[in-house]
Amino acid sequence: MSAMPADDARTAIVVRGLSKSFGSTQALDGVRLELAWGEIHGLVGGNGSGKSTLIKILAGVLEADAGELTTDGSTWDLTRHTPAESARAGFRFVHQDLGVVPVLSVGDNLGLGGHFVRGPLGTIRSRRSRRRAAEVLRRFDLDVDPRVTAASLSTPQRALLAIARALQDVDESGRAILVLDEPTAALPAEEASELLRTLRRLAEAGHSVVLVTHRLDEVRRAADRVTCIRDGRHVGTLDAADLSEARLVELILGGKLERTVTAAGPADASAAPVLELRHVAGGPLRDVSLTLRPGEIVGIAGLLGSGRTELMEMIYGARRIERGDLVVRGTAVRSPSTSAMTRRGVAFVPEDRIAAGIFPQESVATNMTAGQSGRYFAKLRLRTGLLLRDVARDVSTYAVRTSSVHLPINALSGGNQQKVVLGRWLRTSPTVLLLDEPTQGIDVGSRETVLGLVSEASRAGTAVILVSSEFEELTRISHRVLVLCDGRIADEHPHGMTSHDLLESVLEKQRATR
Ligand SMILES: Nc1ncnc2c1ncn2[C@@H]1O[C@H](COP(=O)(O)OP(=O)(O)OP(=O)(O)O)[C@@H](O)[C@H]1O
Repeated sequence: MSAMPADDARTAIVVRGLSKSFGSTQALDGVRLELAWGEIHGLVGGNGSGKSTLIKILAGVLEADAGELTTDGSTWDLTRHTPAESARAGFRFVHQDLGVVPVLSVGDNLGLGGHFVRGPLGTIRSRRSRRRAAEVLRRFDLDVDPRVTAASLSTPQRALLAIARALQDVDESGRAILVLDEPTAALPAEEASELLRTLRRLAEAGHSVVLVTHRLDEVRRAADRVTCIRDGRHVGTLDAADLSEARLVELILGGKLERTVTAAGPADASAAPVLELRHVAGGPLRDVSLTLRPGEIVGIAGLLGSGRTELMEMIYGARRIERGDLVVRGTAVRSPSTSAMTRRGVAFVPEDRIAAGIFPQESVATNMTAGQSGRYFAKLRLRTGLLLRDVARDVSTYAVRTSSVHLPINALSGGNQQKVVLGRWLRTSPTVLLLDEPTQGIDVGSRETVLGLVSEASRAGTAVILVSSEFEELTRISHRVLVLCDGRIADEHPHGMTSHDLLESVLEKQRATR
């Protein structure tokens, strides 16, 4: 099952027979990948299907067990590929975290790609480096001064900076294979579209762009062709134009997906609130009031910079509240700290779960049960049997794909690591659960599992605040959605509105504050 580029001259690279195993896990099994110049090529697959492994091999940072790469006139042995060879073959990479250092200037961020202009003794020539940086920025239509710090850029601008850095040494008339690993994962629809337009311009300029993503609407909209891998095997390369969402889901999961999770029945409006914010301000938040009742899921929609994450951090005691009151179960909490809020039953699953929540060398079992040792200690002894039984159950409940619960968590794919951290918090049955982008990096099948678990937690009485860039999910499982704009709650929508209408509402509020 394969859609081919129109002619051989368009073929950028062909990868054949790519295999890689880690112990007993066959991460890639005879994978084929063919990319054309001038196209955006989507690379999709479930969590743990082998996408990152494939990319690491192409980047020369991981050796394959078997496989070769053919470019125009050259063949490369992927069992001995190096980063230098990868660059010579034309590959350039933009990783999910973009690798932009916020405290450095835009020019210095470009220089981090090894492109400072140096004098004879290796010293950096600042003025010439800056001139060179300005040229690169112009080439990539990034209208910013190289002296400003990267922190002052918007997220799409930062993404463009990362792209400019990756491509800066490619001649203006030259071509590269630009691989982007989930570049839009944390971007709301509007900002994601802006980035996709940039990718289209790069493809039109002749580059080959590989887009790894779990956002299926996006890949169908933005890509020309899509390659899907499942369980380390190539299951098809198709023209995106011919691909319905249902077909794509079927390729990824090997079966159909039912989107059955919805908001748990109406929350009890007469129940006493578990959490109240009264005119809370601080950082980007100017004045936020909200009331959360047991079992209620309140969605928060907003563009980047609206203060979504800061709001969650304030409620969790991780960020100072400058004015206003935070009230838990009717009692105002003075100067809330994270430990005080945890004691009151507030749990926070941050957006950057892997950096914030993982003990990388420790096992899946340890990571799943971290912070809950009380439950597994009796008479100073660890009840290993009970712990392993619980973990085995939870690995299945949270659809974590791992060959063993004793494996170090960093041997799991990114999405599966996320599920372990989410599972850890969900299993504590908190009073208030703060979720920041809980389905980011999680595949289409596991998303339903995660949403189902959140909905189930709310049925059991947990009150949830859900920040998500996925408006479809927000509208589907929230009892009501608040639009956060410019540090204020600008609108409130009851359950039942469409994701399209929610986006319109957010954009309208955004326009009104300009
Ligand atoms: N260093 C490692 N040691 C052991 N197993 C590994 C290692 N790296 C990856 N794996 C395994 O290889 C398989 C493929 O993982 P990979 O990270 O390539 O998946 P992915 O498609 O990128 O997933 P995700 O969408 O979750 O990022 C998984 O089963 C994973 O657990």
